This record gives sequence, structure tokens and C-alpha cells, in this order.
Amino acid sequence: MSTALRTQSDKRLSHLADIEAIDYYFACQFAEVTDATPFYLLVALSWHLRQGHTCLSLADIAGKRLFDDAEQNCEGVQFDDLTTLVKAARELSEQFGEPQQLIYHRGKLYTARYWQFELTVAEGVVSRTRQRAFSDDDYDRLHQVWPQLFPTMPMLEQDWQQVATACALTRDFAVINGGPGTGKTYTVARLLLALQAASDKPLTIKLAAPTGKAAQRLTESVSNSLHAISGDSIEGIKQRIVTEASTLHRLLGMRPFSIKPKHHTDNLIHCDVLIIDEASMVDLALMTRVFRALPASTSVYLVGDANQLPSVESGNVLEALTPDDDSHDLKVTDALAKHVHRLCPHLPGIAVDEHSLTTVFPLKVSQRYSGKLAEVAVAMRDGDSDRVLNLLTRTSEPVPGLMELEDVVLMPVQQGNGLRKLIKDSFAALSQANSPASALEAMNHCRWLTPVRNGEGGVNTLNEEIERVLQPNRMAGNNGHYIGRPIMVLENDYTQRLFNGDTGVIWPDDSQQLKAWFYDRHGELRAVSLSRLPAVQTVYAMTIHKSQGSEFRNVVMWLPPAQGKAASMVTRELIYTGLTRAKKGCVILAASERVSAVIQTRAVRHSGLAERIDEKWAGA
Ligand SMILES: Nc1ncnc2c1ncn2[C@@H]1O[C@H](COP(=O)(O)OP(=O)(O)OP(=O)(O)O)[C@@H](O)[C@H]1O
Repeated sequence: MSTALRTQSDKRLSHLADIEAIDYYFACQFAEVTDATPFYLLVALSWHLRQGHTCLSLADIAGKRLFDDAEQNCEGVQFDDLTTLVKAARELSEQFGEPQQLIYHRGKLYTARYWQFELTVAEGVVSRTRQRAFSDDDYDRLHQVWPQLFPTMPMLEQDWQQVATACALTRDFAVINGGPGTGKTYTVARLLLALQAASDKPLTIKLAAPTGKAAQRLTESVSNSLHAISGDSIEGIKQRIVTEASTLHRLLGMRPFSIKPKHHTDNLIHCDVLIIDEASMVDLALMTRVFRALPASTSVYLVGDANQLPSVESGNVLEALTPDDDSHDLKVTDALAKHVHRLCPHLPGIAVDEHSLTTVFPLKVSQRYSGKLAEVAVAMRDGDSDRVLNLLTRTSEPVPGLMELEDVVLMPVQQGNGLRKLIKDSFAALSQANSPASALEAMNHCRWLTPVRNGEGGVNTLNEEIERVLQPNRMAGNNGHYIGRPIMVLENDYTQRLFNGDTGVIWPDDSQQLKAWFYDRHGELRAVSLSRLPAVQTVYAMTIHKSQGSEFRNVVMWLPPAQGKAASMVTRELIYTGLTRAKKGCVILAASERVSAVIQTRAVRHSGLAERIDEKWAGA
């Protein structure tokens, strides 16, 4: 950027907080700076895209003052009423016609890029939702395997896993949505077997997830689930199921430093079925690439928890596909209800709604958790802060045995001795480890999670504080490495087969050389020389964002006090994601008012995807 331009933008932006030069230049492409309404509308659109929205909802900004900040001496912009904004947005959309770069549609302003992404994903979903008819032979084949997949005794309570499997079988697109431990992978393994059983040819199945870690977990849990299913009629089918999952980037053939993947509309991925796990982490652009790279005949099943944090990049695909109240009673068309009844006559009937277009099949019962953790998670998911606070066990300072707990404990942010005790308790297993394998196992015993990277209660400060307590005599040098240092890789290194987010531990090898130890994809322990290690950081504590897709026995979640705009960054979805990383117990370090306020703060992502899907359905 030339100095003259920078000065110009600085001047125009000086009264706007949070606005960057990119917002200014985006707006300048289409509007004169002097045309206040369209210009600031476009600045707001660019800012919203940077916050993860896929469009600008005019109703959301109409009549409001935005980008103001008294501390920074920024007065911000007062936006006009809705009618004036709609008029300006329409004019922009008409003016920047073919090829359209700005699109106004039903109260929202889009860039062509995100508008096209939404159209592509909507098309990919709707074109796959017609109910597939099953022949008598298909039902015969499914009836043979069903008793090996699921219990077939008459049941009084609904078995949502069977319902989800039976429903998903009939269509080429479905979402299996459920909270932690509700048996999503258990259900996916059975869906794969049922799909293969119903098919008269061997199916090509691909499993994928948005991160390497999630792909590794999917591989392990699908193979464990398949291993546990046995029976004469199932063995042959099991042989045909692949269990190796890859990242979506690898599946698409994304190349470093290139935005064009190997697979796209003209070079499709050949598969009959694609399962995408941890779908809440998939952003709109990535989901678009996936649909573009798939033949129309490929069945796509998304698996995830729509209540978790949205993807880092723009768009919240899973949430847009999922009804607001996902604990809703599932209602399906008469034809689908009849299909489920024919396959599962032992289950209670499902409510019928002839207009139901649902593609989302919920799993509602936690199979892994019981007790407090599950109860708090449900109350938190439902936004019931009073119930959450009633359920939490309160203590003012760390008590013995805190790290063996199977409970959710609320404790004020600790200082001094209290903090030292909590740190020592949290990492006792790691301190007692006597080999790289036991240290790696101990790293899963407890992880500290925090919403922020910097400042008070941020990852960096917490890791430094924890190191001071656990390693008081640590010598400088060795690049900060010491025996038992838990590390997280910060970048992909294909030659070392290490990927962003991989965790390992520093430990000496047989010749007393310090090495970094990791488990590879096959569960084999391997050592990497420190000189070949890509960038890493200490990982006693990590951000909640980074923890997505991981699980620990215990979680200590630190919610630093926040004021002003920073407070709205910590949302219900964020702490729900943090809490549900714990398998047994969670300690929340915060004041109760802060917990309550966070539960009331939602991670809103404006998107038109649900509307695009409805429009496609209406026109289908
Ligand atoms: N119907 C069931 N009967 C018995 N055990 C089950 C059932 N469903 C799930 N499980 C067990 O419960 C545990 C959690 O299941 P699973 O891993 O499939 O859940 P998930 O929803 O995929 O979990 P996550 O939140 O980790 O993604 C597993 O040990 C699984 O074998």
C-alpha cells in the first residue's frame, strides 16, 4: 500500500474502531467515500465477513451505532433505518450487475463469492434429499443384518441411533447431530454396514474430518466400533468397509500455497459414500469445495454437534442445517415413518408431519457420560444458566482429590498457593511419568483451556505460570525444552509427518538425547530429533478453539474476567465446547456471574444458507 493511500485510509478510518484497511479498500471498489450510506454499508459487509458471517444482515445494523469505542476515541458510524439501508443495498446490487459482485437478497447483502458458495452447498444438499425407495429384497438384506447392528427387542423408549440409521439410509444427504458421547461414531459404523448390506455392489466409502487429529480419532473409533460388531451375516460386509479417515484437505488434494484443489468439478473424487465427522468445524468455502468435487451420485453424511463452536473461517454450515431447537421431537413424512417401522417394528413410532423436510437426525442420549457432566452440558446447551449454576459444585479453593473428580466444580480464579496447588494436582500424572509413553498418556489426564491466547488468563500466561510451578529449577537454553515438556506442533511439516495441532512430549532417548515423542497414525511411538522439530509451543494450557475434537479426563477451564467488546467473544458455544472436552470432571475457574453472562452470549453467525436450502426445496 502506498503511503498516500495508507494516509487516506487512516484518515477515513480514524473514527472507526475495529476497522482495517482491507474494509476501507473493499468499500472503495464500489462506492465513493463521500456516499456515506453505501460506503459504510460496504465497510460493515467487509467487517462482518471477517467476523465469520457470510453476509450482512441489514436488520442487524439498522438504526445502530457501530464501530464506536470511547477508549479509542472513536465515535463510530450511525447507520440509517432499515428502509434506507435496503434501498442503498438494492442500488449497489443493481449497479454492480453482470458478473454480479454484490447481491442483495431478502434483507441481506452478499458478495458474489459467498452467495455462490451458499447456492452450491444448498444445491448439494437438496439434490440429495429425495427418499430412496427400497425393494422387498433390500428390506430382506437389511433385516438379516439389523439384529447384529442393533438390539431388536421391543422398546418403550425411542432408540435414536436406530432411527437415525434407518432414516439416513433412505437418502443421499443426512446430518447425524448429537452431543458428546451420544454414539455418533457408533451410529456411523452401523450406518456404513447397513448401507453396504442394502447395496448389491461393493461401495467405495471415504471417511474424512476437518483436522488431522479428528481424522485420526475417526479412524480409531470406527475401527473399534466395527470390531465390536460380529455375526455370520455381517463378517463379509465388514471386510468391505474402510476405516482409514483422511483430512478434507487431503481428500480434496489441496496443495500448500494453492487455492485450487486437485479435485473439483472437472476432476471428481470417485466414491459412493462420504462421511464427514466433526462437521461443525467445516466452513462454507470448504463445504463448497467438497460438493463441487463430488459426483451427484455420492451420498454425503455429516456427523457432528451443532452446539459446538462454529468453524474458524466464515459460515456455520452445520448450524444452518440444524433446527434451532435440536432437542426437537423428530417429525418425518409418512413414507419415512413407514420405512422406519418396516425396518424397526420393535421401536416406538415416530411423529409424522407430511411437510417435514428434515435432513437432520438427532442423537439425544449420552452413552458415555452420566451424572453431573452430562446434566451440566445439557443445561448449558439449552442456555439455562440458573440450572447450570445450581448443578455446579462450589468450592473457594482447591480441595484434595480434585483431579480424580467426576463432577463439575466452580471455583473463583485462583492466585498464590491455591493456584500452585491446582497446577500441581492437575499435572500430577505428568510429573510422575517415567517414560515417553506414560507421559503422553498423562497428558490426556488434564488440560487447561482458556478462551484467549494473550493477556490475563491467556494461553501464554497460563503456560508460563504452570512451567514456573512445575519446573522451578528449569535452566535457560535447550530452546526451552526439558524432560516432560508437553508440546503442540504449530505448523504442518510433511517431511516429519507432523501436523498443526499434533501433541507430543520431550523425553530423552536411550542415549540420553532429548527428543520429541509422538504417536503416529498407527499408534506407534516415534521420536523426532529436536533439530528437525517444526515450531512448537508448550501445551499445559491451550485455547478452547484448538481443543476442538480432543478429549481429556479432566478439564480446567479458565474464564478470565472480560470487559467491553472482549466479553462478547466468550460465548455459550465456546464454554460448551470446553466443558464437553472433559470425559470425567471439569473445574471452571470463574465468578458465577461470569458463567451466567457467558451462557447468555451466543455465537451468532449471519448466513443465508438455510434460506437458500428452503428456496431450492420450494423450486425443486
Ligand atoms: N447403543 C450403545 N450401546 C452401548 N454402547 C454404546 C452405544 N452407543 C455408543 N456406545 C458407546 O459409548 C461411547 C461413546 O460412543 P461414540 O464414541 O460413538 O460417541 P460420539 O458421539 O461419537 O462421541 P464423541 O463426542 O467423542 O464424538 C463409546 O464407547 C461407544 O462404544
